[in-house]
Amino acid sequence: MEFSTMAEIDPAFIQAPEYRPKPKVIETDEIPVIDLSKDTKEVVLEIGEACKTWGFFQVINHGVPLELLSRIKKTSKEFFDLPMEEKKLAKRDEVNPLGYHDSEHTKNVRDWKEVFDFLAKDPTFVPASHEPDDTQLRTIRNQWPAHPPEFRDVCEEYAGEVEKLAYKMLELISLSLGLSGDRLHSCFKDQISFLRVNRYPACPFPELALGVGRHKDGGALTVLAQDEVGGLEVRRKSDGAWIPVKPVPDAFIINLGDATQVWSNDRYESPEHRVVVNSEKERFSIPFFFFPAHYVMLKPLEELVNEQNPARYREFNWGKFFVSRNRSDYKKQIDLAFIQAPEYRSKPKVIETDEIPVIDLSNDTKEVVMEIGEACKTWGFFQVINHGVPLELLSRIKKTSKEFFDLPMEEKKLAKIDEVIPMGYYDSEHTKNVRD
Ligand SMILES: O=C(O)CCC(=O)C(=O)O
Ligand SMILES: [Fe+2]
Repeated sequence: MEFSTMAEIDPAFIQAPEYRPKPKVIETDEIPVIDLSKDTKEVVLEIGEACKTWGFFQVINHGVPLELLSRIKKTSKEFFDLPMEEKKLAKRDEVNPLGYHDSEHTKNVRDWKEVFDFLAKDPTFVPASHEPDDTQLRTIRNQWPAHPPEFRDVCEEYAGEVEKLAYKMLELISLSLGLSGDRLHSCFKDQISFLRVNRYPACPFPELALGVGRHKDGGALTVLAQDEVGGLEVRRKSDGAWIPVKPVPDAFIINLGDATQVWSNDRYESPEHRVVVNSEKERFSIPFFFFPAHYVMLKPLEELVNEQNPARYREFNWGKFFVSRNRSDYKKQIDLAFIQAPEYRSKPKVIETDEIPVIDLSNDTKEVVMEIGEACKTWGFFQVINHGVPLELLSRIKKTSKEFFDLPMEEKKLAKIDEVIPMGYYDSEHTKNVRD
């Protein structure tokens, strides 16, 4: 369904009450705005302070041509304004993860947005799977829409300019940690960075849905352009309040990601953020996710750990981490999602009992009714025998089901549930948000 024709909210968009945005807006300009044309020493100090306190700041005099910024905003709007059939020609799927997409989920709740994703480097190499022992790589490539005709050129030019700014920020952040400016450069030689053009349509239910649910970005840092509408909010560490990142004309927003948190051994954190939507105006934003090469092993930098401040993370492979995150994005879950919170895990010890009643339906109806009444009051659960369902049919369905589940996955997937037909095979059902 298109956002614009949605008269009632699809429950998939509804955030749990504690995550819904509050109508009251906290007016603040606390998030620092840093002028990159100032003396480097001063800029580095300001960046260090902003990284420690917020992990979020804005930069002005950043060197990205402003006319390019307006060209990408214009062509993006033209793309999203195309009819859905046209946009779907560049739709992402299980084979190609790049392109147009309108049903992204964050933590299992659908985001009120449509996006167009493209790689900074075409082609890009990523691990073929999240499996730790699988060393195979997969080549991913951009897919471009035919319309608007200049869309591809503008996007590619933009990627090149913003990449320069991303390197500049990496350098300044490294300096702010007392490292050499180029300390992390080699990690990006085969970067798997990508860009996303976001359109958040005006939403009739801004108190129920979010443009993007609360999350952290995964890579080194994100360089984000936003328009004048506003909606991005960052969670303040001191009290958990959601603080809006006010639009500053022509500025870029910089936020740190998980990789920087690990490198800095938690000196800097990857801040939680989200996007609220607006009942009157649509909003555009364009993040550049600056991601290391797939083979980079992430761990706290040696210069930043010592006996008093030991490493807080074990070394792990960035590429596998990236694929697991993306998998969760596409399939809505990662493996961790199978893990029940401790209070809901079944206890290994089994309580042996035969208290749940077994009721014989061939008995006298009066007696059966009494037994059922009792069982319903006490348990709401009971078993029935002599129920009239042919027993040989029961064994036939058990047998054929086992045969079905034993088939190769490719075969079962032919009958897989999809957005059109909700009946069929399915292997990632969730109960109370936890994968079964
Ligand atoms: O649109 C925005 O302002 C931010 C989007 C975002 O946080 C993301 O795509 O990761
Ligand atoms: Fe983000």
